[in-house]
This record gives sequence, structure tokens and C-alpha cells, in this order.
Amino acid sequence: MVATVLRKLWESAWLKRSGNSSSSSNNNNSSLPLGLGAFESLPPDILMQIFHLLGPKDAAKLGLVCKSWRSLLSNDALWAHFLPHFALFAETSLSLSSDYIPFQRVYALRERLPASVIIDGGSGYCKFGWSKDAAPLARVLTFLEFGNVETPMYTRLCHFFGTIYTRMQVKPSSQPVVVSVPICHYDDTESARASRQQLKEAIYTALFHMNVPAVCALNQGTLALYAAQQTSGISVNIGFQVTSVVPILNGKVMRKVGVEVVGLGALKLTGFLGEQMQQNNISFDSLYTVRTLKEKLCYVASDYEAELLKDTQASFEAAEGLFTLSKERFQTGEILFQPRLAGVRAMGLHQAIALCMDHCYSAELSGNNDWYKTVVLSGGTACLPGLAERLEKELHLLLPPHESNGIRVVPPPYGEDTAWFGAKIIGSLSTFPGPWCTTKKQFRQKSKHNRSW
Ligand SMILES: Nc1ncnc2c1ncn2[C@@H]1O[C@H](COP(=O)(O)OP(=O)(O)OP(=O)(O)O)[C@@H](O)[C@H]1O
Repeated sequence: MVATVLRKLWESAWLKRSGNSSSSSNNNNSSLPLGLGAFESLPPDILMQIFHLLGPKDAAKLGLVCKSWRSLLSNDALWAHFLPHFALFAETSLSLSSDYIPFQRVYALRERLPASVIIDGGSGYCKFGWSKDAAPLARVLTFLEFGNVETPMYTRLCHFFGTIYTRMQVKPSSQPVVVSVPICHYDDTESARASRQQLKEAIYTALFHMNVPAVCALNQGTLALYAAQQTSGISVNIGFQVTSVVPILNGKVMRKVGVEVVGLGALKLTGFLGEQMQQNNISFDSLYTVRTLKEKLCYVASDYEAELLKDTQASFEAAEGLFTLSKERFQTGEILFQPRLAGVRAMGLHQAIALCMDHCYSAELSGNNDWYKTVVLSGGTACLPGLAERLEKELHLLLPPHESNGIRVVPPPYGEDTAWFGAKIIGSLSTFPGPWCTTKKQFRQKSKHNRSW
């Protein structure tokens, strides 16, 4: 309502100004008074509030009214207000350029930026879509869509990307792509480095073979951190088969500190819930039903022993019928903390994170030795209610106060699409594709250079 009234007011000012400017051009006299009426006596802070309320499109037009308004409208704080939070973070914290670009220009550049393709190829589920969209266009089962994992990597990748472009009904040559690189070959050894390099090169080769103009390939863990508007911290991805705990400082994976891997993931949780249901005589026909029940009814208890004494029964109407679960609801997520409940010999997730934090603390990599204290969760399983709170509690119990003070565990900021969203943030930067992407020509030159050595 207020905005409508203000819009009417500025329209009248705008019309006056247009009238004046046409008469000024007719008279060839640019120094005529602008005649903004009551607006002329408004103090700048009130005008700024009006600009805020009008929104970016109308505010941009008002810059044409007069010099003083143009100057007011170039205020960075005003345009920071118009940018979404994640965009503000990206433009200020992820910029690869040292040049200062006024936010008004940043806003205009982002508006004009053509959409790019965003692909997060998870080992279980692949998410793909457009940088301008709020969510992926589709989420598909990787192995069902893209076939047998035994086929050689390059062929598989060509099929993988080819299918995505077909599904998106878009020509690969028409826009750049941001693609996630899975967190794998974890160690800081020569052979792991070579395997990581090989995978990245296969991704680039497959995409350039399809004539994609520019490619930005970034690690899944880093992307999840970006989605939480962080550049440093510990990125914990509960994946399809394994969980990785990745220390990241200023966007770089700290391999020398060490990536922890726990052999537990979404698949194990679904399998475990299925077993529990069978043991408790709850019959089901399909593992899809079990997966749905896991997503709809399961949670992580804040205190496992205390939860066992409570009445935790709840029901859900699945495609197969009505299901009622009780202890299974929190026992499923508990295997992340007590893997032996599922017969898995591994450390608990809290122990893996504490170990990683301990290594980060001892490594003294940064002047600010608190950089590792933000833990960002990603992966569908990390959406289990109560997980972040329980992890925070366990970390405080495990670590000495100087390491645990200030710890914050952030639930997946965009649910199971967290890494996809991190990639979308990059694809929407005002400077994209510029410094973020490798072009086919650059890739060829680099490969030629590497071969000549
Ligand atoms: N709310 C939820 N609670 C529990 N599990 C969930 C929830 N939402 C999704 N999941 C589970 O998350 C799993 C898919 O996770 P995700 O999409 O992160 O896998 P992925 O990206 O293929 O894994 P990876 O990181 O190994 O590549 C599915 O098993 C799904 O049931």
C-alpha cells in the first residue's frame, strides 16, 4: 500500500521532470530548475527510505531525475538491500577481481546475466537446472539414469552430461556450465592428487567435446559451504554411501589437515530402517516406501538413552498404506553416532568431526584459529531433524573448551540441494563466467603445455 502511494508520488515527479527536460531540450537550456515540487524539500534519509520501498527497477529510473538523486541512488547500501543475502555474500566474499564495482552496477550486471546450466552430479542423485531458478529443474537417480558404473569414466561422463542437456532441452554450446566435482580420492598423496586431476580433466574433456563454451568445476564440499555463505569451515556431506568431513579454508580444501571419511551414508540408513521394520514385523514391499518413511518420520534424538524411554509412535500414509513407527524413528539416525548398531565398524560422525577439528586446531593455518568452528551439513540425510543440535552437543562433550567454544553446526541451508545451490551462487555472480570458468581454448592450451613437459 505504502509502496503504491510512493510510486504514484514519484510518477508525478517523474512526469514533471520529463516535461521539464523536454522543454529544456526544446529551449536548449539544461540549467532549468527541475521542479520536483514537495520532493525537493525532503531530507536525503527520507528519500533513501522511499527508494528502498520503491524497489530496484523504479529506483534505477529515478537516477535520471536529477544529479542529487543520481548521487543518492549510487549508494552501495541501497543496492545491497536489493540484492538477495546469498548474492551479497557471493559478490563481496567470492569476487576474484580486486576492482571495486559499485553495487548498482553489480545489480545491473546480474540482471542482464544470461542463465547458465548448473549440475550437481551426486553419486546417488543428480540435480540439474538453471542458475536463475530457485531450485533444480530435476533430481534423478544417478545410476538409473546414467547406467552402469563399470563403464569407463570418460564414456560415462559423456552419457551423463549428454542426457542432462537432452533433458533440459538445451544446446550445450549456448551457455556456460557450473558443475560439482565429487569429494573423492581424499588423501594428500601423489596418487590421490593424480586421480583427482584425472577426474577433473575427464569432466572438462567430456563437456568441451560437447562444445560447452566455458566450464567451472568446483568441489562439492566447497559449494555446500558457499551455500551457507561461508568460505571457511568444515563441510560435512552425508552422501549416498559415505560421509565426508572436509576442512576448507578460504574456499580451498585443506588436504594436508586431512579429510575424514565415515563409511556410512543414505543407503545404509534406508537399509537399516528396512531391517528394523522387518524385525518388528512391519512389512513393506518396496525400499522406496522405507526411504519415504525415513524422510517423513525419522529424526535424531538429542539424548538417545532418554528417548528410548519415551512414547515416540507416529504414523505416515505412504503409497503402500499406513505405517506406524516408534523407536525406529530415532534409531535409524542414531547409527550416524553409533555405527555399531548397524554392524558397521567405523567411528561416529561426531568423533570424525572432532578429530578433524583437532587437526585444524593443531595445524595453525590461519591467524584466526577459529575458522574451523563453523560446521556446514549437506546431503539429504543431513536434513534429519535434530541432527545439527545433537552434533553440536556431542562436539562440546568431546572437545576441550578452547576448541569447542564458538562451535556452530549449520543444518543444510538448501536441504538436499545444498551443493547445487552453492553452484548456482557461482553461476549468478556479476563477474560470471569471466574468471570462474575455463574455456575450451584455455583448456586445450593447458593440456598441450602439460603434455610438452
Ligand atoms: N528429510 C530427509 N531425512 C532423511 N533423509 C533424507 C531426507 N531428504 C532426503 N533424504 C535422503 O537423502 C538421500 C539422497 O541424498 P543426496 O541427494 O544428498 O545424495 P547424493 O548427492 O547422491 O550423495 P553424494 O554426496 O554421495 O553424491 C536419499 O536417500 C534420501 O532419502
